[in-house]
Amino acid sequence: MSASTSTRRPNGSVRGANNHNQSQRRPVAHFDIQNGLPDRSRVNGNGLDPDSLDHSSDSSVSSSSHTVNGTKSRRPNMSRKASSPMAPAFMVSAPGKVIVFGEHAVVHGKAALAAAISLRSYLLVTTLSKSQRTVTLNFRDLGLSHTWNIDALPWDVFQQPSKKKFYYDLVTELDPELVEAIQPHVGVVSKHLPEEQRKIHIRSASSFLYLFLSLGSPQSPGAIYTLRSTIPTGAGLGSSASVCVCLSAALLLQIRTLSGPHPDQPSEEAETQIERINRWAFVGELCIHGNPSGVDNTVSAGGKALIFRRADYTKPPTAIPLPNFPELPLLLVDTRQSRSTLTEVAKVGELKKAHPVVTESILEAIDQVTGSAQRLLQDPDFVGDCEETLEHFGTLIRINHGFLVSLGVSHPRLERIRELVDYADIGWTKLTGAGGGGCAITLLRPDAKPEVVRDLEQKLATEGFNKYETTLGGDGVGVLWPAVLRNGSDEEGGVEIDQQKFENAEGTQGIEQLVGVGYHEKREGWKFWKRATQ
Ligand SMILES: Nc1ncnc2c1ncn2[C@@H]1O[C@H](COP(=O)(O)OP(=O)(O)O)[C@@H](O)[C@H]1O
Ligand SMILES: C[C@@](O)(CCOP(=O)(O)O)CC(=O)O
Repeated sequence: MSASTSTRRPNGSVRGANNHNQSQRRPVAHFDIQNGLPDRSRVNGNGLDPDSLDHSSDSSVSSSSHTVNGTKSRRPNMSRKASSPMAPAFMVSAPGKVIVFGEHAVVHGKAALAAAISLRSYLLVTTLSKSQRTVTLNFRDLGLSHTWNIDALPWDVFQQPSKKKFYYDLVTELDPELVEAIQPHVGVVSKHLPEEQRKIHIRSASSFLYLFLSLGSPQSPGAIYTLRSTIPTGAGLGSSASVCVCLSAALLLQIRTLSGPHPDQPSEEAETQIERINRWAFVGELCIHGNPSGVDNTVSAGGKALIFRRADYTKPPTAIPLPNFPELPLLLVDTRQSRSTLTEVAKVGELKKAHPVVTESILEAIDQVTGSAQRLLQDPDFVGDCEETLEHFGTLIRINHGFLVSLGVSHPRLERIRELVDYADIGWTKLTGAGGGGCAITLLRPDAKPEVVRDLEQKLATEGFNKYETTLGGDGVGVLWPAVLRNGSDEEGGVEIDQQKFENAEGTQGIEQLVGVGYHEKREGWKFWKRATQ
């Protein structure tokens, strides 16, 4: 984890960014999630502002009838309630992504084109009773479960006026003093595990604690955060970003600083919420990856497809939605070769140090590839599913992969996939994500014969590769509040999601059947913030 503090103020260069002016900056945000959450709180980014609670119009706040100047009126009962009601369990979900063009180059200020996929992470948040002062991180897929005593966490460091962040702040670097303060609390995680596995747990725990302490307050309620994901970990499909988007959204919801999502929410307002979630997800990514570009969390938060660029790391990135992004016939194949994004990104950094001019020209060429794809997609005469478009995209995919090989981030297993596809002559292949293992995407030729594709898939399976079924361009972060599903049946009031069942759901199918956002089954309840131009 890196570097120095910065609490930069939003300067608005992200499309749809939250342009707070000074007067908006202080406290106040209304939380008005539909379907259950009271629109009653005023917050200061540290959590609930206690002065506002009992003055609200929420029906759960008691009121009394009394006489003023001879007229009977109702006014809020000013006596403070002994305790606020426990929030119901709720869920958030965020997608993984594929980078179609521009990985690695994007870390060095170039553009990337990325799209959300239908594989997703799901986070169930269960609030504990007031007397239970613990917070549990239950990352079931990783075998990580750890409970901290909330009152023993280093709030004093995180709450110092010079350190305290607000929910709308733009944080682009981790604060070394804050990182230091959480070390004793992450250092106790999964001590029994081998070093490699423990590293993963420690990074996950750091990411959670940094966000929890930045967004929460010593008065934060006890809670259990249980995460399940259908995105393979470390395969280049943005699993870490989707986890960070879930954590950020859940914590911001808990401190009541988000409005919506609801179907008739104005798109600019939805953009503001997406941007807010995205900013804190990036902070989570900083804890896991050290030097992320932010493309993964930006796609995961807003969904669909976009062109992303972060030319200046001290400023927000630009993200241009691509509403015309076509449904490409893609084959997504996992090498099952594990790798770390952090290591692969560092490799390119080293190459750039050793061969600055050559490396920069490769990165620049990748930028040209992404630019060519962008121009094609933004052409008013663009037709998504024609042969010419696929040929154009395919050629760019092949070129982009070649550049990634030159940067040294491919792997023999990735090259084997490319070789098998090239022999079958049915499409164009590139690695996606950080490389060094992980996944490859193949854009299939329109005339690829189904039996040849089947034959290839068979070969890939025989050689130990994994194929994923996914669709591109899905929704971004979504909320299910409360964590109750109707499943299109007549069940009275729906079925509450059971913590145990969620933990024990088997594989992608099990998770999707239980809580999925509805790609493969009829499902009500999930709601999504939608970007402006989609
Ligand atoms: N199912 C999961 N549950 C909890 N954390 C996860 C899960 N999947 C991924 N992560 C987090 O993401 C990290 C993997 O990130 P990374 O190596 O960049 O892979 P990817 O390319 O999929 O993002 C893990 O170390 C962990 O912190
Ligand atoms: C290599 C990179 O461009 C994409 C990494 O994607 P993933 O972590 O492999 O899903 C890094 C980044 O953009 O932060």
